[in-house]
Amino acid sequence: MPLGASLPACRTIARRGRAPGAAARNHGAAERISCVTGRPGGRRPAGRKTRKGTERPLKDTSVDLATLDLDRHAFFFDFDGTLAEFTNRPQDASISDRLRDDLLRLSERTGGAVAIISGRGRSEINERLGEVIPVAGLHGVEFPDPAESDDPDRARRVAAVRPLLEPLRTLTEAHPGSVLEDKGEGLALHWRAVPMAEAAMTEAATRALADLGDGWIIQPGKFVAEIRPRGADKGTALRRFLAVPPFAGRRPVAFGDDLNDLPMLRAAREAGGIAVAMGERDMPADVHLPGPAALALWLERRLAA
Ligand SMILES: O=P(O)(O)OC[C@H]1O[C@H](O[C@H]2O[C@H](CO)[C@@H](O)[C@H](O)[C@H]2O)[C@H](O)[C@@H](O)[C@@H]1O
Repeated sequence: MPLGASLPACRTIARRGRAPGAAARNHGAAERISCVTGRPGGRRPAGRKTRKGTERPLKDTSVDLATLDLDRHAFFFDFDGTLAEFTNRPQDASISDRLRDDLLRLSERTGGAVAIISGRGRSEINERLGEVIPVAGLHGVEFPDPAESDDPDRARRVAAVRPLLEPLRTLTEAHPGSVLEDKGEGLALHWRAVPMAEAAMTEAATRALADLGDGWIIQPGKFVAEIRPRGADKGTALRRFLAVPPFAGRRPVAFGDDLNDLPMLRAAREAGGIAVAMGERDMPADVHLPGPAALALWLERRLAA
């Protein structure tokens, strides 16, 4: 079956949003915790309700990633921090040719049941992966749907963000090492390389949000303050994929590392699937992996088995 056979061809488009000061600061600290498989930390709830209302404990010891049946599962990957190691500048993030080839092989082996669900714009992922795997972008706001290209709201949202860019660019110039990411229907202020700029960046994002008014939210993330359209999230995107072939009828396995991934991990579990958290013990999940290198190794071995 061709890749994403029943989904429209992967196309392009672009960008997106932020993080509150204290939350982002704590999140950055948590990011440095290295962990292997095991139980999430005690601060999170111990279980999630499934659609049927039953409780399933977080950390499912019966889950063995090494033997997942490729005929019965669908795979959903976040990009930064999951497939790609973090870099100080968002434009520098990439994955190896080997991992890209393995994702393609996974897609072939699952009849196309592999998708990327990213906070980045779809075009950013398509440029890096070669438009061979369906991509939902902008934290779920962008979906590979033909109707999307006629969406008048997109042009309106892109236009609303334009006036914010110049003053925010001036701000980042005043904090060398910080980055303004123009995401089309949103923007992101990054301070990974210059942690002392966090307060200035988050304050600026809060002001920008106030200028935009309703319909926008601040998306918490790692060393980033993002502003993006309100509405869809990564959980919405996972459910949309699961509703259509070749994903429909399969058990979802979702991999993510950040706060924007929580709705996706939750949606996977609610659909009877598996949540895999990268890096952090306090992300609620069935399984934890230390980071992108471990994920790449798992995939390599699973395909070789
Ligand atoms: O959902 P994702 O695919 O993980 O995208 C989330 C955000 O990732 C990017 O920012 C993060 O990665 C950067 C590059 O490694 C890093 O510098 C930054 O600190 C991270 O927050 C991306 O730039 C954002 O647009 C995505 O929303």
